[in-house]
Amino acid sequence: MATQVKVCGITQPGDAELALSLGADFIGVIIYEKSPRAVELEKVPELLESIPKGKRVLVDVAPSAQRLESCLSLGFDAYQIHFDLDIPMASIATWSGLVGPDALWVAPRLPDSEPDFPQVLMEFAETILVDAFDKNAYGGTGHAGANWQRFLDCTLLYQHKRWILAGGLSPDNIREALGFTQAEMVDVNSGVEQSPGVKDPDRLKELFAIIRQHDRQQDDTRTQGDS
Ligand SMILES: O=C(O)c1ccccc1NCC(=O)[C@H](O)[C@H](O)COP(=O)(O)O
Repeated sequence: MATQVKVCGITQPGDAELALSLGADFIGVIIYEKSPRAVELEKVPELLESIPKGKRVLVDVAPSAQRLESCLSLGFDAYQIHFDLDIPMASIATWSGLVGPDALWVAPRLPDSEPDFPQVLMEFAETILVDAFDKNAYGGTGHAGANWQRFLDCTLLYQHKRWILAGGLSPDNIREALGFTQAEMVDVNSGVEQSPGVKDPDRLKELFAIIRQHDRQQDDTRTQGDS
């Protein structure tokens, strides 16, 4: 089974095309204005021309209902929303109502000290992104590792959801991350960049090569188990 890969923080068509040619399943476009990878709303339609339908993920931080509603006509397939846990549940319910639970990808900012994953979120979204924690940033932190155990626990506890492992994944740690978590889907951003918003072709290629090698090893192990 092929590990699904989302490449996030894409700001230019060439990077989207390279990621897609390597096998990216999803491309993330960040519209959060404070992100160094933010794409202005007026420039989104042109960028989306380089990303096929079915693979377009909008990334934002706790948008108002009006803002999210105004994004619905842009042509995204999924909406990855980062937020703090003290946000009113009504906001999450509103996002879910606007885009639907199948298209809502929730990315709660969870301090490492928070022992349990907030079960209440399950009601609103089918896809959940477990990211690294940083008190000064919502995503694209480049921090790796601390959340792997949480991710593994969540996937075992809530097997009916789609879980995405994120946070500082790169060619340097993706093999270990996949081995530890058995993630079926990963999200990469700063670990394959030259600078914020500009991807590094060599690191992207290396990342995909390692992921596909992991996939082949998994398939071989399964086949041996069947025989
Ligand atoms: O990248 C940003 O600047 C960003 C800002 C605000 C919300 C989300 C953001 N990025 C989301 C992602 O790139 C990924 O989903 C995830 O955070 C992993 O990023 P990284 O640790 O850089 O691999």
